[in-house]
Amino acid sequence: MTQICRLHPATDLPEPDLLDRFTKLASSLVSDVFDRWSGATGVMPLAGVADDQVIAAPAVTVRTRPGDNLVVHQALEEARPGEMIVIDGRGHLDRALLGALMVTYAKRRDLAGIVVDGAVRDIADLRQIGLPVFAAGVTHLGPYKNGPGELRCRVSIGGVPCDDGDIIVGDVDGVAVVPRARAAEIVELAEAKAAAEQAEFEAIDDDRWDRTWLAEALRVEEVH
Ligand SMILES: O=C([O-])CC(=O)C(=O)O
Ligand SMILES: [Mg+2]
Repeated sequence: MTQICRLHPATDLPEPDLLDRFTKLASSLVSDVFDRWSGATGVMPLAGVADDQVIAAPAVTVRTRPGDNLVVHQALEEARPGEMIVIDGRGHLDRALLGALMVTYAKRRDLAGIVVDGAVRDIADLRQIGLPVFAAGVTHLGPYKNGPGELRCRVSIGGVPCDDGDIIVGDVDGVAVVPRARAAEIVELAEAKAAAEQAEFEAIDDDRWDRTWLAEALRVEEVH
C-alpha cells in the first residue's frame, strides 16, 4: 500500500569553508554564543565520534511516526553526500529507528552522519562502521515500516527546532543546531569565544584568572 511521505525541496548546500570553520569549534562554544540556547538535550554521540572530532554538516530533516522508519529509508535515498540526516522520532526509545544496515548504507553514500531524537540498535556494529551517530538511546526492538512521515520539513531535536539545511555541529558533548541564516554570524562569535577561552586557560596557568565577578554575583550567608 502507498504511504504518505511529504517531501519538500532541498536547500542549497552551504559553502565548504563555512563548514570547515565550524569543525574547528566545540559544540559548547557554538551553543554558548547562541545564548546557550541551540544545544539539543539528550542526543549523545553513541558511535563514530572521536574525542578530538567535530562534525559540521547541513541537515536533511526527517519527521517520522515514533517507532517507524519508512521515511528514514527514503531520506537515505534523498540525502546528498556531506549531508547529515536528522530524525525527529519525538524522543521515543521503545523502538530503534535504524541500525547497522542503514548506517552502512549511509556511509556508502558518503553522508556526514545521523542524528536521531529516538533510539538506534546494533550499537557494537555502529562503533565499528565509524559513521558519526548521535541518538537518545539504544534498544534491540526494531522499527515498523508503515509511515507516515515527512522529509525536509521543520523538526524538533532534543527540544530544539531544526529546519532542513540548518547546520548541525556535533562532537563528544552532543549536538548544536545553527539556523542557516545565522551561520556566518554564529561562526564568527564562536571563534571569538574560542580565543577568549584560550586567554582564560593561559590566565589560569599564570594564576591570574579573574574571579572578581563571583563575589558580585553571589550573596553569601554565613551559617553558624
Ligand atoms: O531493521 C531496521 O530497519 C533497522 C536495522 O536494524 C538496521 O538498519 O540494521
Ligand atoms: Mg539491524
